[in-house]
Amino acid sequence: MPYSVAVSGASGYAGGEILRILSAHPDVEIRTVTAHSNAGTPLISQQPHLRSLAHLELQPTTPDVLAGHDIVVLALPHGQSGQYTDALADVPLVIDAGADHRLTSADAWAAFYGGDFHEAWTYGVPELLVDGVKQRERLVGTSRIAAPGCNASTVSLSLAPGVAAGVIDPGDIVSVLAVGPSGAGKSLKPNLLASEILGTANPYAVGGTHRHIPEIQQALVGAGARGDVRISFTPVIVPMSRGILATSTAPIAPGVSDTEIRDAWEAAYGDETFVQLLPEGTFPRTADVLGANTALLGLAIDRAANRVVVVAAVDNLVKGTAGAAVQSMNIALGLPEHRALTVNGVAP
Ligand SMILES: NC(=O)C1=CN([C@@H]2O[C@H](COP(=O)(O)OP(=O)(O)OC[C@H]3O[C@@H](n4cnc5c(N)ncnc54)[C@H](OP(=O)(O)O)[C@@H]3O)[C@@H](O)[C@H]2O)C=CC1
Ligand SMILES: CC(=O)N[C@@H](CCC(=O)OP(=O)(O)O)C(=O)O
Repeated sequence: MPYSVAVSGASGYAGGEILRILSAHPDVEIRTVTAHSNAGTPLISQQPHLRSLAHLELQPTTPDVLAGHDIVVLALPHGQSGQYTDALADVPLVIDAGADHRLTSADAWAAFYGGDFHEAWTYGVPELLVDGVKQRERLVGTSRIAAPGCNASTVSLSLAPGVAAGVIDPGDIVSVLAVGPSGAGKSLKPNLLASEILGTANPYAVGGTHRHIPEIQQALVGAGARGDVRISFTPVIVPMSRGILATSTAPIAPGVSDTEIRDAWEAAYGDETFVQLLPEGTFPRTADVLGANTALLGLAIDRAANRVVVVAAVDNLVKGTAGAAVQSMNIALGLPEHRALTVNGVAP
């Protein structure tokens, strides 16, 4: 018997991508899709690319509609998921694509989000190093998963190996990210109109204000950071609908050799399918991960600047959200981790 699934926020970008991936998953049946302003319309009118789901109609997002499924995925705006937690207590597996259950610190939540704080769930980044093991060990059998922020998981995966091995200094991280506007969701925002973003690159949330900063700090502390994690984080919207190209740098720890540095990343990801370190001297492009559940990393050691440089490419809607959610779901349920997920991108 397949697992029955309800996906809320199904008219949005994250919900749509979860449905695209789950529609190819042999162990689940997509039974219910819900939305807000678009409730009552056919799913396919909002997601015309999801041809195999043409029979589904968007229902209102209420606890009653979501209850009674084996799996519920919440892909709602920040601050909206928490209200369903109690009502979904009997649902065996709930996955939140939003930020409501990511942070362990109520102070960090108050500083970067505001509103009611909700407890942290198991973080949905299986390859992340945590206390010397991988996060996937914690995902086995879990009943509540918080899928990551796309920028946050890209930077955390980029730097966790170096932090865990003590070969970089986590007190002086600089990350600059080229990001596509689909990361901001589908609702109308004047600053994201095509006329505002085509032919230009727009920085936003500059100067320590981006909401993913505490999420990265939490991940790198978990990876074993010695001392404070300080990060200067600057995202820049560029005219590609999906994708993140994150360039993260940090000082090389004293006395560490080039071999020890590269070995840290090789050891962390050498056996991984969905997080891959490229050969020395090569760096990823966003097209290589488009539609794929892959994070591709390129590593350089800049001795003149005394910094390690990691360039990471991720599809924000796949490895950055929906793919991470499905990969984590597979682990939680004891299914093959790669099921319904691909490592191949869509290029050119
Ligand atoms: N886009 C991305 O790359 C990533 C997104 N996420 C997270 O996923 C979540 C969804 O984001 P995204 O898909 O981009 O956003 P969208 O704006 O594209 O979609 C939002 C969805 O939520 C529904 N919705 C809006 N308001 C409410 C409400 N008050 N109650 C119930 N449903 C509501 C909308 O329904 P309707 O259309 O009917 O109004 C729509 O289905 C967010 O928390 C986001 O931060 C996480 C990582 C990456
Ligand atoms: C272009 C753009 O705005 N991108 C979003 C990424 C959103 C994301 O990763 O999801 P959460 O909002 O759930 O954390 C941002 O930078 O906030």
